[in-house]
Amino acid sequence: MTPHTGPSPHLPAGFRVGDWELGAPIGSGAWGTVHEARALADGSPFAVKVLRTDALAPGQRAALDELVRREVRFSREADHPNLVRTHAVHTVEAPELPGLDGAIALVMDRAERSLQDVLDATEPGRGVPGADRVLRSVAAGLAHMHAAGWVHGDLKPANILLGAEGQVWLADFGVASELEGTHAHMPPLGTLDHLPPEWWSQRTGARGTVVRPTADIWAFGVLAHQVLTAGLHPFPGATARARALAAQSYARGSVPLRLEPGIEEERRRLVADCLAPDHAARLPHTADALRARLDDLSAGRRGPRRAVPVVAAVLAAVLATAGAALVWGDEPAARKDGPRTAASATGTRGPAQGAPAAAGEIPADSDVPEALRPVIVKAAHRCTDEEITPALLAAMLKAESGFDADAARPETDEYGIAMWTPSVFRAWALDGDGDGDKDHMSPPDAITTMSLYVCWLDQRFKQAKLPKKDLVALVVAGYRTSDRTVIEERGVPERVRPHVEKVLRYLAEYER
Ligand SMILES: Nc1ncnc2c1ncn2[C@@H]1O[C@H](COP(=O)(O)OP(=O)(O)OP(=O)(O)O)[C@@H](O)[C@H]1O
Repeated sequence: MTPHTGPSPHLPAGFRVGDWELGAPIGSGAWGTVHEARALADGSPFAVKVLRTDALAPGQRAALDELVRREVRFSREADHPNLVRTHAVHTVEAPELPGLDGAIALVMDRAERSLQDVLDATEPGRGVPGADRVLRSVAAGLAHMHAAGWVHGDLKPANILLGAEGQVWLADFGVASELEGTHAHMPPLGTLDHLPPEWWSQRTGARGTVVRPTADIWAFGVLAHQVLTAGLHPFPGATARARALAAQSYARGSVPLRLEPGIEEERRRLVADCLAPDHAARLPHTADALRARLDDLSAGRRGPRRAVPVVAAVLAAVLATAGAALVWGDEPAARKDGPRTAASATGTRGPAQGAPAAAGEIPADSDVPEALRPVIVKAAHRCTDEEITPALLAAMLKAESGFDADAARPETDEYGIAMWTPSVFRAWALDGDGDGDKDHMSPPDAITTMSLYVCWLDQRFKQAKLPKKDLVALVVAGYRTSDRTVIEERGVPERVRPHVEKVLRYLAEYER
C-alpha cells in the first residue's frame, strides 16, 4: 500500500516537535519525510520522521497507527546498540500547514547514511568497506530482536542505518511483528527482493501473512551477498519480480544456487546457509549462530563451530533420511555419547528382551507400541540435548494421545498422535517417513517434528537460563503452551500443570 503520491509538503526548518527542533529534510519514504533535528537542551543530533495522517483512507489510517504502535512498542522493548532507537513520539500541531497538522513525529537516533547509500556508492563486485563488521552488527541486532520475540520482516540495505561514529543500526520496525510461539503475523508489505521463497505460497489471512525468524535469516543472506559484492543480488534477473521467480525456482530444486564466485569460501557458505531453500533447513542458522560465525571469521578462526549447530545436527540427520537437499548438510550429525548412541547404531531398535533399558531408553516391557519404538528412538536421538530422550517422547505421546494415530480434539484444533495444531505443525514440519509429504497425521512425521520442536524448546529455555533441573517439565509445558509463555512465567504455567505431572509420571515408569 502506498499512502501518498506526489511530493509531500515539509515542515519548515526551525519547527519544534516536543524538545527537538527540526532542520532540513533528509529524505522521504512511502509514509513520510525524515528531517535532521537537534535537541533543544544540548544541540545533540537526532532525526525526526514525520508521518502524514491527512488524506488517508480509514484503512490506511489504521495501518499507519498500527505501524507507529509497532515501532514504538518495539523500540521500548528491544533496546540494543544495533537497533535504532525511537526516543519520543509527538503529534504535530500546525494548523497553518494543511497536510501536516496532526502528523505523527517519531524522534530517532540520527544516522549519516543507509547501507543502501554505501552500496550505491561502491563499485559492484567488491565488498563494501568494513563488510564483516556491518554484517556482524546486523546479525547481533537481529539476534537481539529474535531473542526478544520479534521478527523484523523488512530487512534490507535501505533499513540498515550507519551512524557518524560507526554505529550500525537496524531500522524501520513498522513491519516488525511479535512472535506468538513459533511465528508472527505481519501486514503484507515487505520488499520483493528480500522475501523468502515460501512467502509466495502463503495466503494472507485477516491478520496478515505468517512470518518466522527464518524469513529474516533469508533476508540476511540476500543482504550479506549484497554487502560482500557491493550490491549484487544472489539471484539473477533485471527486475525484483524476476529475481523472486529465480529464487522460487532454486527453492523448488529446479536450479542450483549460484553465488558470486568472488566471495571468499567461508562467507559463501554462510550466505548459502541463510539461503537454504525452506524454513526447516534454515532453522539451525539462527541470527546468534551467524553472529558467532562472523565473529570467528573476522578473528581469523575458520571451520564450523562445534557448539552451535545442535539443531543443525537434528535437521541434517532427519532431512538426510528424508532425502532432502541441504545446503548446509556437510555438518556431521553430532551424537550423544553413551548407551543411546549404541542403541541407535544397532538399527534404532530398543534394548534386547530381558536387558535393562539404558537411561532414557524405552524399556522392552513398556506399553509403547512396538511399531512406534524405532520411530521414537530415531527421532529422539536426532536431538543432541540430553533432556530429549526416547522415554520422554514416549511419555509425551502417551499423555497427548495414548499413542492413537487418529486422535482428534477439534475444539482445540489438535490432531494425530502428537496432537499437533496443523498451522503450528506446518511451521516446523519434517518428513519423518521420507514419503515426500509432511503430514501431522502420519506418526513418523508427527513424532520427528515433535522431537525437533522440543529440542528447540529445550535450547530456548537453556538460553533463557531457566533452571536446568526443571528443563524436562518446562519442555513438556512449552509443547502445550509456547516457549514465550514458559519463559515469561519462568516455570510451568498453572493451567498445564496436571498435564505436565501426568507426563512426568509416565516418564518415571519408563525410567524405573
Ligand atoms: N534515523 C535516521 N537518521 C538519518 N536518516 C534516516 C533515518 N531514518 C531514515 N533515514 C533516511 O531518510 C530517508 C527516508 O526514510 P524512510 O524510512 O522514511 O523511508 P524508506 O526506508 O526510504 O522507505 P519506506 O519506509 O517507504 O520503505 C531514507 O533515505 C533513509 O535512509
